[in-house]
Amino acid sequence: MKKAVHFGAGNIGRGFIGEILHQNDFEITFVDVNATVIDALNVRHSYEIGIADQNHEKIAIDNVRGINNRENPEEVVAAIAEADMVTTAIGPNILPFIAELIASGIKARKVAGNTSALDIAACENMIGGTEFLKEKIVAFLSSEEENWANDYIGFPNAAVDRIVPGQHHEDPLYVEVEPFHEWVIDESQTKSELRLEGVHYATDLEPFIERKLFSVNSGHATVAYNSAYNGYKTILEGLQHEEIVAALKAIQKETRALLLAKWGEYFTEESLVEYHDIIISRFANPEIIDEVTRVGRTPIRKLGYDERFIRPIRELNERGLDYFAHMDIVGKIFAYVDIEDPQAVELQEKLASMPLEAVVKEVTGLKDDKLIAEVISSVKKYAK
Ligand SMILES: NC(=O)c1ccc[n+]([C@@H]2O[C@H](COP(=O)([O-])OP(=O)(O)OC[C@H]3O[C@@H](n4cnc5c(N)ncnc54)[C@H](O)[C@@H]3O)[C@@H](O)[C@H]2O)c1
Ligand SMILES: O=P(O)(O)OC[C@@H](O)[C@@H](O)[C@H](O)[C@H](O)CO
Repeated sequence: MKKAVHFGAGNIGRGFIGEILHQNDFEITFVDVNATVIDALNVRHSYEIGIADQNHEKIAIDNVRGINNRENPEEVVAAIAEADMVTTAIGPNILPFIAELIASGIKARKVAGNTSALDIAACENMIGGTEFLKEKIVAFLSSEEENWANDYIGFPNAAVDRIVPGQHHEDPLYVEVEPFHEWVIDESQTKSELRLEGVHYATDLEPFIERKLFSVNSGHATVAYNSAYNGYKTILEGLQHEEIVAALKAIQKETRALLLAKWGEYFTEESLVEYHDIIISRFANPEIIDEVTRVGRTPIRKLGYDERFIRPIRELNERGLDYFAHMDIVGKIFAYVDIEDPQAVELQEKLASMPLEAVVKEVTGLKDDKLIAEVISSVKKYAK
């Protein structure tokens, strides 16, 4: 049986990556700091996924175990030393904190003379996620170890798409997921010859990850921040309001214009309209209760230079295309309040203690004076 090490036994980790790895005959070692989840994995060595549609199908996942990386880092190193695949779904902000452990795993492979090719794929909502992780890992390798890694370790970027809401069940391992799923891996960056059924291997990931991030995630965030602004608690509740659906469709229209301008050889207007209509029906799935706080989490990250609003705004602006709908939401992100979300708290503290222009420049990374002025005016428009 092939062996996979997956960092992050959370919603998407158990609810999607786990399903695909299991379907491909992997024994899965989940690495996480959540002791309840790790202990339950080690007692039962199995868990269930529930599909959130009218049929409520249950999928059993077995051959799983867990390692608590805070308590047993050496076990993680040993697992990576003999793994056939390493994946993460842990959150972009957490990647730097697991880099040293993965570097130690690579060193252990070298010491053991394990020259079988290994791919490490970060499955986060982030353009260039694995490249970012690689950069952090390489900082812990000597130049000789880095050369060795360049020969035997692949770092393919990846995109994953399945809505897995935050959830609490009596069984800490049970996870409910939407039926739709898509996992794309950049084949050009792989070293291993393993090809997983259920994964789409693209020779060029960029158009696909941009289509996903700027459609699913920009759209999702649009519904979340608009809903939060109006005091609604869930995505489904927000979508009952015409003006929020209109804001979502306006974002999708701008996104289509950008995707067609950049990636016209990959997508047609018709295929994008179909993709966007499916996304609206996914968000409106009555079987899924997705809290606005989950979709709106980490607003500073979401306002980043290469993230779901600022990057499309920059790229639409460069092409002389409309970005009004994107700019409008940016103002609402700055107005977002969630006292349970450290980044939302930090953003409000910055706004209260620093000049607005400085906050906008720091958070968005924008240098273009015209765009900075437009962000400032959107922030002022929605300041409460
Ligand atoms: N949930 C979704 O719908 C979805 C879909 C596609 C992509 N993603 C992406 O997947 C990633 C994870 O999202 P999620 O919704 O599964 O989040 P989650 O919070 O459910 O899972 C993250 C897991 O990482 C663990 N973790 C945090 N810090 C850690 C550390 N230092 N070491 C080990 N484990 C640690 C947490 O305990 C948690 O179990 C994010 O990048 C997200 O954008 C999520
Ligand atoms: O995970 P985030 O915080 O980047 O974005 C929140 C949601 O939009 C996201 O998790 C989606 O549910 C997911 O990307 C669907 O594939």
